[in-house]
Amino acid sequence: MSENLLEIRKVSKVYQRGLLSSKATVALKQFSLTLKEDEPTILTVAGESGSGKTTLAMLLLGFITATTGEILYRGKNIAGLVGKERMAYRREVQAVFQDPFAVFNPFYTVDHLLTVPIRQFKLAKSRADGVRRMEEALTAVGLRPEDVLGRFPHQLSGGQRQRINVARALLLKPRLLIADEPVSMVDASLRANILESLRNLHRDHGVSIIYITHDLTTAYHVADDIVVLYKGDVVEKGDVESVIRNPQHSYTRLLVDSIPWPDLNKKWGEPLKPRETV
Ligand SMILES: Nc1ncnc2c1ncn2[C@@H]1O[C@H](COP(=O)(O)OP(=O)(O)OP(=O)(O)O)[C@@H](O)[C@H]1O
Repeated sequence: MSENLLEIRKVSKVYQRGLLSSKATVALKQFSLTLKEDEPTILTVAGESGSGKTTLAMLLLGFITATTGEILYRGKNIAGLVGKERMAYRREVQAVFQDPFAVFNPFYTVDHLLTVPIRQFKLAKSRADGVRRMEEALTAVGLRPEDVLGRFPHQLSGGQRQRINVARALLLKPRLLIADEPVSMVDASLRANILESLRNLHRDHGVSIIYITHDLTTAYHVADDIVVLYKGDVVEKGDVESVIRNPQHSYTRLLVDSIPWPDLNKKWGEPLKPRETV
């Protein structure tokens, strides 16, 4: 029987509004999800602003704790991980966020951004091995190492910066990547490129991806399955093709109707192509 890589069991998150207030926001309600170890997948979590998407990402990364329920990684509750297991979790579960600038320190070059995790997680046997890994990761996301190494963040385009983030995640050979609106701040012309890097990561390295977005067009082109969140509740889930082409819930229908590219077969102005070639 295949093992679970990730199991989210009835997780809820309630935010209290200050010590003296009795008001609370239920950001996520009884959310459950299972990802199998040997069946890497790309799952979209979709929903409009405030539906609980980022809360889910924060919970998975251990930045906040669940009010009720539990998150198991390889069968262990992430809240109780210590020592080597905690280190492994931090390496194997990586994130790419919306703002490709936010994670860059403007005073350090790309090389520095990539060497820090190599050192921190003792990934390389030697300096040369470190450089080789760096170059490999950059090439895997479609960047030429000589174009970006030695440069400072402001000397790169938004698309390059975001691909460097994906390369950084790739360096660590993660099992799970949490991508929270990774393309919402880059030009439409670069979106396909970055999404392709994510799909390649999945296809070539067996990485499971939780792709968080409000944009069903990119979700459709990138994901296998989809979960639709509305005010913290899952209103619909299933394979992306059927959910988007034949939405059952009125809220999903509303989201589908707001897709700016009504023809799902056409992406970013290109002629019709099968989904696999995103
Ligand atoms: N730290 C916090 N304290 C109080 N309420 C919060 C906090 N973080 C989020 N919320 C509330 O929880 C709900 C879910 O927020 P969340 O950020 O998860 O939504 P989202 O779907 O990611 O939205 P967006 O797409 O705008 O980022 C919202 O009503 C939000 O106002």
